[in-house]
Amino acid sequence: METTPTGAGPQAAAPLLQVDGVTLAFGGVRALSGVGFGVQPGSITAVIGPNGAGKTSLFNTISGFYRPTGGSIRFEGNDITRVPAPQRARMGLGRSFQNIALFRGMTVLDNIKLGRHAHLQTNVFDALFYLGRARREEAELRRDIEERIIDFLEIDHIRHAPVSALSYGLQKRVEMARALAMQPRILMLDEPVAGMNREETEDMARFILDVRAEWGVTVLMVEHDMGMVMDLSDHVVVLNFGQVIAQGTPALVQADPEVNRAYLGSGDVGELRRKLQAAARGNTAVGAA
Ligand SMILES: Nc1ncnc2c1ncn2[C@@H]1O[C@H](COP(=O)(O)OP(=O)(O)OP(=O)(O)O)[C@@H](O)[C@H]1O
Repeated sequence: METTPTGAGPQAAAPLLQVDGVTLAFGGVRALSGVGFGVQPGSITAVIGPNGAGKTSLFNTISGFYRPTGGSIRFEGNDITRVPAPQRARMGLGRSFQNIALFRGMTVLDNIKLGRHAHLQTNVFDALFYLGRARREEAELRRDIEERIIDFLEIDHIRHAPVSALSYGLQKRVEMARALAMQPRILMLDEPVAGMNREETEDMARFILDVRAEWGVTVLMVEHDMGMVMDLSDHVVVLNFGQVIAQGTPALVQADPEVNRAYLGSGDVGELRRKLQAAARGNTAVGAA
């Protein structure tokens, strides 16, 4: 498929993140083929697509866990295609994972502290216990940031609880807290509301909007919950079989026949149709079931 840099019209600001012609293969499986899109600063951009479309592969490529076989990724104008993942995190690419990747035996606070590791010139244990080369002032600044995050995400009451004792929704929130502790310029959320009940979904949607409004963080998310995607996103990128088949505003994407066809082929039609129809009627309550 032809790929052109998008989202960067004459009036638009330079994209914070620009993905161009990215291709990724696992042996004979082409997970991504010429994927291209831009993420505008201050936007909420969603990547959607049926199961196996390549969304996680794309996220892993952007955050540096996978090296693409072709194409380029630019962040704040710099080519980061060959920059290792930890360095990308330090540059401001923060992310959460589809399957929660917290240290379950550790407390909420200690998990959040691990987020700071991306910025301290010290090893992970130093980061936890403020030892070694970690400078005191920097540690204090980090503590302030952590306190703000804990307050912001309303997790003060569980700060000393082991992660394993928390509900799934709270664990997802702690994961977001840890990603925020890295002070990202762009926060990449992999299925932030997967497995959540409606109330947890609505809470998370509110936090995502507030992160953008209060912290000025740009958000790029992969999400299956169409109600949430259509409610929150400025720009939606639709993947199918590793290719971008449509992108634009939620309204534009919802009306695209190829998008509907892609989902029709995915088997999970009923629920998606219902959500798209509800969204089209203006009944776009977040996480509408
Ligand atoms: N590590 C891997 N090794 C081999 N093939 C892989 C690997 N990861 C993904 N794939 C394949 O690449 C394609 C895209 O998978 P990916 O997990 O990126 O899709 P997805 O859109 O995230 O799916 P889901 O919505 O189910 O999470 C699929 O065909 C998948 O089988």
